[in-house]
Amino acid sequence: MTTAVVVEGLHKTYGTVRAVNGVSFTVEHGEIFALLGRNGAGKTTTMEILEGFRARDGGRAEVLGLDPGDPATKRRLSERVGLVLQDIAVEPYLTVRETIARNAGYYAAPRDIDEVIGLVDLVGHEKKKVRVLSGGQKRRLDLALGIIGDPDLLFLDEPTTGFDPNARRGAWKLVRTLRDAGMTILLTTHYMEEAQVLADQVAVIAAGRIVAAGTPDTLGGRDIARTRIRFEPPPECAVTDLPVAAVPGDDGLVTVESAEPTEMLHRLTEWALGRGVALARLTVDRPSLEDVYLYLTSDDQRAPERTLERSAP
Ligand SMILES: Nc1ncnc2c1ncn2[C@@H]1O[C@H](COP(=O)(O)OP(=O)(O)OP(=O)(O)O)[C@@H](O)[C@H]1O
Repeated sequence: MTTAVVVEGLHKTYGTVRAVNGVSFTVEHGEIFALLGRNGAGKTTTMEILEGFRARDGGRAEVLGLDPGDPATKRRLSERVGLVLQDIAVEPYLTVRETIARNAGYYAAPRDIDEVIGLVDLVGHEKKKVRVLSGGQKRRLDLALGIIGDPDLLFLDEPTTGFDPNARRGAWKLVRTLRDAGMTILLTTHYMEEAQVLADQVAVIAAGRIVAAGTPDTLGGRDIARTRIRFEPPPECAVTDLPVAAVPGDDGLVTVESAEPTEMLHRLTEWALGRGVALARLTVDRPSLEDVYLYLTSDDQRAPERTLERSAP
């Protein structure tokens, strides 16, 4: 794999707002890279600099070997890049097919129009005017317009917002298919499940800085974080009666965190079986990507590198 996108010490300020404050990351060819962060964290600004829509104030940006800020290579780059932005203006009185066909005309070697209609699951809607499409159908049309030029690199800005769960899974399948066929994909999303399912690499941006980066499974030390055991204490049993230290929650469950979950579970279940009681609603899990994300983007966003409490000594 070679590098498709290089970002090094990127800076962008709007007046007094430091929207992007020294962001660095790389995206390898053929991988799905997700940029995560709260509203206003700096994701769109970073994407727009890479898409060539916004000038940077400092740092280096390289997209498919070209500087996205260089007007001399803008056209060459736009031929190889697909965009699915948050707001795409399309002509409301054209049909789905006409809209895709019109965009296909902008490229030297576009994909087949019917193939793209099939890929984004708009078969049967080809003759509908854009203005009557539902929000999710419109977003699928946006996706079609992003891939009609058969790009090497696809930018997806919150691609599945407004999708129903079935359509979202369909879009995930499409994105993976595109990646498997060699396309590089850089996406932003507020859905952690989307990042977990799709991304090969993720980076979390907070107040214009990357606060953590890695695979969805290892982000912020998630893979070595303590295991959480949760259950409902048996009736008439106080938290202090339990054989291990547990923290009660608002939902009637108690939580036990452990670096040795096998031993901890054994102690708990042995205790429960010995008394003939059940540990109702028992679950054992590691922090989810969403847990880690919420921790990393909590209000105190100043810590440059953050990790969860680790199970390692
Ligand atoms: N054109 C602009 N002029 C002034 N400030 C801007 C402009 N665009 C963005 N900002 C500010 O820059 C910061 C970063 O915004 P940006 O849109 O990059 O965040 P984001 O992570 O994409 O947010 P969201 O998830 O809401 O799309 C915010 O404080 C925002 O208000």
